Amino acid sequence: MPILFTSSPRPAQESPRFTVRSIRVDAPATLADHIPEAPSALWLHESGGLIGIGEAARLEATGPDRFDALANAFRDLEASTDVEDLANLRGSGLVAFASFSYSPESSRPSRLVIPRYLLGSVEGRAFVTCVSSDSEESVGKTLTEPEEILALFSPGRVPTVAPRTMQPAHSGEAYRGLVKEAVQEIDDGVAEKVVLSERFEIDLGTLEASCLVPALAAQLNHRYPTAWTFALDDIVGASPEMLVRTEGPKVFSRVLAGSRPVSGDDELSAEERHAFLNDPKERAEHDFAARSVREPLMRLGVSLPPSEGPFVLHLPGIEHLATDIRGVAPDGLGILEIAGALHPSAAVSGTPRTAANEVIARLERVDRAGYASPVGWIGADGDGELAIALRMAHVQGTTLTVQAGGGLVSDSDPLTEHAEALAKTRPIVRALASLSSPEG
Ligand SMILES: C=C(O[C@@H]1C=C(C(=O)O)C=C[C@H]1O)C(=O)O
Repeated sequence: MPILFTSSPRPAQESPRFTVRSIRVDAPATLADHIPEAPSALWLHESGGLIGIGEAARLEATGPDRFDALANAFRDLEASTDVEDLANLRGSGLVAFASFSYSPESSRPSRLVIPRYLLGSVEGRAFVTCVSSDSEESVGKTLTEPEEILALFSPGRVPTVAPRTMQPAHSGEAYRGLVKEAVQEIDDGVAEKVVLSERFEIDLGTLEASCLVPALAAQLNHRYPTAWTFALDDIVGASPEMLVRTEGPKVFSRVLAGSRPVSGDDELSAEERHAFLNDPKERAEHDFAARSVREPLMRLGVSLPPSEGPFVLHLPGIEHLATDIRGVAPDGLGILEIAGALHPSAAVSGTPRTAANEVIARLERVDRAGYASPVGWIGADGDGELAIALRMAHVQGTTLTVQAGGGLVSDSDPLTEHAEALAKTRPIVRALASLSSPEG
């Protein structure tokens, strides 16, 4: 029986006691081949990750304190949980899938979802976890035998979709007009960088969009193995950007800002990469983003080596300027506290953050909901991964709404920015297209 917290970190009712048990199983060659028809959550990276089925508990919070509220609620839940972790692998024991909302004003709750069953695979080793509670009458007995649990992770049917078109929220001209307005705000000194985005609706006719999530996620993981593919409730996508990853005291963040779309399977040539790396506009855009991660980390007491310059990260269809930040966290600093301090980084909001968010709210007009927000998983032992939900779609009824954008600085060109936003819809568009033609 899911328990619900809204804003307040304390449950209204007496919370149930949970028992979590993790045990090793034979590792699947590719975890994405074991996504069942209706998973409750997915996190895929290269050949591994985590797949959740069902829901043992759900914690929700809205408002400016949503990160702290969920951190406290998860700690409370941990205190009423007995853990038998025989697997002792990253992601075993008590874990929750997480998705936050971009804005503190969003009506979409930020959430932690603890699945009833989980299959995890990490570096060629795998485990299953089951979560049972002492208030199980309404949901039935929890399976505890590893073979029985593993059998739940049988791949579902891959649906076929008739080819679909995308309807942008604005005409090309109107979107380029918004880019011009944002650049004008920058020239007027309101902000130095603003990350504007566009929404694109894909109407699936009579097909429920949620039915496509397992197949879309499998395709995304196949095409973008180095990205972090996620699905939870109303979002699905494959993010190339890691807001924060923790492992013991080690903290990692991959900051992306600065983009060069490439067509088909092309890559930038060595000269083009060099020019990209040394382009003053791209570097300015990138440096705002890298600083917006480094500085709060340092304020939190994370020790960081001196910063290194960015590198070019190649992904199918687009290349980015990327900075990997690695540090060591002080004792007791949790991943949600870090994420709360970093979100939204200047890679997805702008600089200064508050002014940029005001421009975004004024020009985009629609709640970003889960777009550009932390998504991933957290463990009770403090380990976790929270990517930024990019290259994604919201899943609602029979509609997939893809959202994508890019950072604007003083000399950004509306035509180029429009093309960049379109290029960033490609992961979802291609994954969907592959479901209408099996050869993809
Ligand atoms: C805003 C998006 O991407 C972000 C913006 C980038 C840019 O401005 O160059 C690059 C990567 C992401 O940090 C998006 O994918 O929608």
